[in-house]
Amino acid sequence: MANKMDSKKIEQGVRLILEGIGEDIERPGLKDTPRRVAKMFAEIFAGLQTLEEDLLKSIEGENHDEMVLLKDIPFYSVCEHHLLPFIGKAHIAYIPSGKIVGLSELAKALEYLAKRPQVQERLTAQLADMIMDRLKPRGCMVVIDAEHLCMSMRGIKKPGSKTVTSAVRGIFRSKQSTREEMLELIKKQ
Ligand SMILES: Nc1nc2c(ncn2[C@@H]2O[C@H](COP(=O)(O)OP(=O)(O)OP(=O)(O)O)[C@@H](O)[C@H]2O)c(=O)[nH]1
Ligand SMILES: [Zn+2]
Repeated sequence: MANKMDSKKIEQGVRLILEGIGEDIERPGLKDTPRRVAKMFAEIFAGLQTLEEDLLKSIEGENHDEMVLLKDIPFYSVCEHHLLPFIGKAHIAYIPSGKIVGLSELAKALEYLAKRPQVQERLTAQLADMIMDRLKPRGCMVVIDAEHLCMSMRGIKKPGSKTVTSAVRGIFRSKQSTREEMLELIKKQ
């Protein structure tokens, strides 16, 4: 069930953080910041407000049993350890068993899971599990490639480093050639 976002609480929190870092929350540039941040959080954490039942609705009457791959889907998520963005591309493949979905539905499912405090491994696995659960395909594979700003702009400071995660289900797990086909297709321009 989706939670209700409490923008007043977010505003109070932002005010406290600004005070905490020693800022003057009354100066003109910051006066509206708590309100703006609350509005932004509603957008970047919108996945918490979305109902999973509304996603990945299948298209009736289409019989396709070959691989479908939606690749190079850009996304933004937020690392739950530091609340800094991680940014990258996702590649989603599945082999239908009767049910196919509109392609935008795959990207919407990614958005739903990315727009919340996340960990890249969990995002990858949850997306694969959701596709398996909702579409009951013969298999699916999700590969995500992202840069974490908590690794780039602070801490270990390794800008440009990429984290690649994959989740492999069904026939993609049991059949190496299917997995390889997906990886080859991802590489192609
Ligand atoms: N596995 C995984 N780790 C992540 C992800 N995002 C951030 N991290 C890591 O989470 C860890 C959090 O480490 P902590 O030691 O609790 O916090 P910290 O002292 O701020 O960590 P540093 O980033 O190492 O300075 C760090 O190693 C981050 O690089 C992610 O999506 N997956
Ligand atoms: Zn982080």
